[in-house]
Amino acid sequence: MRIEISRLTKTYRGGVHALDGLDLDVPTGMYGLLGSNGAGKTTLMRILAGLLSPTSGTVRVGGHDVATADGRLAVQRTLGYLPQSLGVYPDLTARQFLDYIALLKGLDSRPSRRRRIGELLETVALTPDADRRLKGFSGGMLRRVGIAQALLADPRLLVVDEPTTGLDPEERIRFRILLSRLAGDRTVLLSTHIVEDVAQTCRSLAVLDKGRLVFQGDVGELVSRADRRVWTLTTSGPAPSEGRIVAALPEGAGTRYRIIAPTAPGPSAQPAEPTLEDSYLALMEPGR
Ligand SMILES: Nc1ncnc2c1ncn2[C@@H]1O[C@H](COP(=O)(O)OP(=O)(O)OP(=O)(O)O)[C@@H](O)[C@H]1O
Repeated sequence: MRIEISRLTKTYRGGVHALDGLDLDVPTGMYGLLGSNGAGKTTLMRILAGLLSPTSGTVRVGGHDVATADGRLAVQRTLGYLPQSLGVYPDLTARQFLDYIALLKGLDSRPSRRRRIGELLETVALTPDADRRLKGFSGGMLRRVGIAQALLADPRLLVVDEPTTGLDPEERIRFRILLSRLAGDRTVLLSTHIVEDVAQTCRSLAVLDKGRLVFQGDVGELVSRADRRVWTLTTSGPAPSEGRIVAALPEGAGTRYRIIAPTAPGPSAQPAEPTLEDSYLALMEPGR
């Protein structure tokens, strides 16, 4: 399911340009949308989900234009959305909550609802907890309930907004693996400010900054842009003043710095292999 976005802008009342002339093409598979807080990710997700109207520009999902009522309806039928914070009813069990959402989504037949919810609880590894009340669930378990509700209508496009924020490392890894599995035959658009989530799950990504696209392409291409721009330097003297320090590790009597800089930040600086995080930070540097 392809997403084609052209010259998309969204200006909120008050004049905030949350999206500013965005052109983006998202292919089938797992796709990362990376950007710092306020970059415009949630605004884009909400426009895709048909919950917010753009100020101008076009958005097509699987060929359907979300600006038209028919297009929006067609997109909503093929899209599952997990918002940043999903409201749940804490006194319902996971199974009851999913049944309630399924009813809202128009899945009228009780036997097929029961079957689908059983399958989804299995998919998100919550079968043993299905009849426990949601108020006892951890953040990671609630996120998995969120994915199950987004999958109820078997969408071709799954849009997930910052799903791993606040999860412990085990839950985060489990959640990433779940998303990668789900991307097998559908498009999963993962919006996040956590670079490692994208590094571990996506081959392609887009980077947003203040409503503008600053990169779109392969993860490897972004990483290679930081070649010869990442350095390590060990010193027992003052911190290096050139470049941007991204890590500082005590080493012997001194400190080992990791620095992003266009040229070696000192005579003893050694070039280092860039990670996606280095490359993302290099991209965000002023005057990149
Ligand atoms: N309803 C609104 N009214 C006015 N301004 C808004 C509204 N929603 C978002 N904004 C502003 O639009 C910009 C983009 O916000 P958005 O939530 O889309 O970014 P984001 O990348 O998802 O960030 P975060 O990770 O913090 O949610 C921000 O400057 C934000 O303050």
